[in-house]
Amino acid sequence: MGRYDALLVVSFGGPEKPEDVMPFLENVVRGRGVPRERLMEVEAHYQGFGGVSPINQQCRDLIDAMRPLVDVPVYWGNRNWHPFLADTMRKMAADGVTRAAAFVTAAYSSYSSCRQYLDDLARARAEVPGAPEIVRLRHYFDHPGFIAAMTDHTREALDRLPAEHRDHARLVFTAHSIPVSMAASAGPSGGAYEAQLRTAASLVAGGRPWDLVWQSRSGPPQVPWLEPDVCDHLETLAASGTEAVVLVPIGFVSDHMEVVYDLDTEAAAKARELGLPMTRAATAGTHPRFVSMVAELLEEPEPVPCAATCCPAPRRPAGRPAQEPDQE
Ligand SMILES: CC1=C(CCC(=O)O)c2cc3nc(cc4[nH]c(cc5[nH]c(cc1n2)c(C)c5CCC(=O)O)c(CCC(=O)O)c4C)C(CCC(=O)O)=C3C
Ligand SMILES: [Fe+2]
Repeated sequence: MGRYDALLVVSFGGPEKPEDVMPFLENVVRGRGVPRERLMEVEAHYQGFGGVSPINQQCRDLIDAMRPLVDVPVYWGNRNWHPFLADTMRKMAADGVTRAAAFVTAAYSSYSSCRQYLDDLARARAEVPGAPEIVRLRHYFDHPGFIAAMTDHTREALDRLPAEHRDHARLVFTAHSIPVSMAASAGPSGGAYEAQLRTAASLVAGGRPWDLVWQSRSGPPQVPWLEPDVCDHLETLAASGTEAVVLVPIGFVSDHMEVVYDLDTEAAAKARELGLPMTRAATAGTHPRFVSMVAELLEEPEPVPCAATCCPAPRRPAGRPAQEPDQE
């Protein structure tokens, strides 16, 4: 190897017991103007699953699958819950790691899915004397490994539809909605979040009819976010005679809470109400091609880091307290 002496898996983090849910949510929304009512609603989603988000175990599974394929130690740190990035950074420093590659469990460019992780990595490093240098591996939304995993899982979901609908099913790709202003400034020249999602979706769709829609909208109601919402879109499709749908959560890499609640609970209930046959494709998870992709990324020439102006933080009006809603 040589280039890196460790691999650091960087993820979102999630609660693993009921008492962890509120403190986790406070970490996620600190200073972001998410209304209290929305937070209480989301808390109920987590408590409905026993206070356990699936995301941490999914990270452990991914790491276990990666270990045999990479010849450096693999570490794991989260942005919003234990194991926190700074604690992991301390462990890496104590183990003598000097230069680690970082694999982020978010595939696309935007403040929330890229820059915020970079900022959190930088903050964690600044807290830890002797912290290793961190080289963030490149965006992988169009990597053949990610696309192959999603294509396989989409095929499996098509096969779970009643046979008579398989040939006419519409693929509905979903991703986390973000504020319209964040989407406009995503990537080096704006619009990259949606453009990258469309690239990935069209590679997975392979000629079948498809749409890209949004899920998990947060934030204050007066701030515009990307639309349409997946549930509204299912209504539109049902009204226009669509026979069946396969939901493909192309915007995420594991079946975490936004997938099992917002799609498998909420969107699935909507489809039933509409009498619309629907299945949901698994995310990349521990698909062998997704796992081997990480090993391949480690062997690539060192990635060019994102420009400092890429995916800027959403602007908040000067002089307003951080807890207040963002304004456009
Ligand atoms: C683009 C994007 C991704 C994809 C990229 C990536 O994967 O990073 C993503 C992933 C995730 N989002 C997650 C959870 C949450 N996101 C929230 C809130 C927000 N997400 C946003 C964006 C994104 N989020 C934004 C702009 C907000 C508003 C607040 C803010 O400006 O930051 C909130 C607050 C409550 C609410 O939903 O209102 C929660 C609880 C989990 C964990 C799931 C689990 O626990 O299993 C995951 C993987
Ligand atoms: Fe989120």
